[in-house]
Amino acid sequence: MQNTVYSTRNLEIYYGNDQIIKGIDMDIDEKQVTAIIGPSGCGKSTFLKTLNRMIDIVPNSKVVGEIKYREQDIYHEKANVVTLRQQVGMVFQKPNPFPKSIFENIAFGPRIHGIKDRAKLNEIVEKSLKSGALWDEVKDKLNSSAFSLSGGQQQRLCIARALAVEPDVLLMDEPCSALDPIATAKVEDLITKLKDKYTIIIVTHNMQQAARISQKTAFFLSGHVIEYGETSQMFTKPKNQKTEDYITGRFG
Ligand SMILES: Nc1ncnc2c1ncn2[C@@H]1O[C@H](COP(=O)(O)OP(=O)(O)OP(=O)(O)O)[C@@H](O)[C@H]1O
Repeated sequence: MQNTVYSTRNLEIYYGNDQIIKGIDMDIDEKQVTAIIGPSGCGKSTFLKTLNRMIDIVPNSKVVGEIKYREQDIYHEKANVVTLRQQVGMVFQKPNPFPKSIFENIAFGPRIHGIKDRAKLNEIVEKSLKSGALWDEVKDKLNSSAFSLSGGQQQRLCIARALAVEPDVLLMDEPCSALDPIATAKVEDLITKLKDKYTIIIVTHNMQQAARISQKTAFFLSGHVIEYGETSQMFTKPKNQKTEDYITGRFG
């Protein structure tokens, strides 16, 4: 029996007067990969950004309904957004390392959280880069610019950076869409390893990727969840005709 990390009830999200998410009830289990699939513009990224309140920075956005993260209402007026974003990290479509060294990219978050001791920071940097499956490739050039890395390495650096503040959940918004097949395979292997320790929620356009790495899949369409269940069942025997049409490439 898995623990529930997120539960949303009657969740609606608006940009100005446009309603993007139209009433989503969804429970997301811990320590597994949940994939969110659906055609462009159906609200996948919007939903994801709501889970750590990154959507707060979008002007005119409005969230209605309930989202509980480990039983806490994250939109409660007393909710602590800084703590939430430490617990729920995010990795974006394009790798976005800071214009700093590899070391400083990883040390940045822990420093903000008050860790100053150099030995402790060294330890966190090594551990995070190992967790990000990047240590062996960068251990001799930690002071080089993060921009000297390949795109795939930069993305693993961004994952390692997210892990450095010891999150509980990782939100990933199409993390492989800017990567070549080899770099994609490395990130997929990494995600598969990380799920033993972290809850991962990933938006992907790549059906094969969802099938390879996720345990649960949610199919979004026009702001609704059409079908949500075990990935193995969804890709072999979808219950809804629209899901079947989407995963067999009839639209999207
Ligand atoms: N900051 C914003 N302000 C206004 N509308 C927005 C904003 N961001 C997204 N939208 C609109 O909200 C809708 C949903 O966008 P969202 O990015 O969540 O979709 P998506 O399913 O992730 O799409 P894609 O697969 O193309 O990334 C789209 O119609 C988009 O144009």
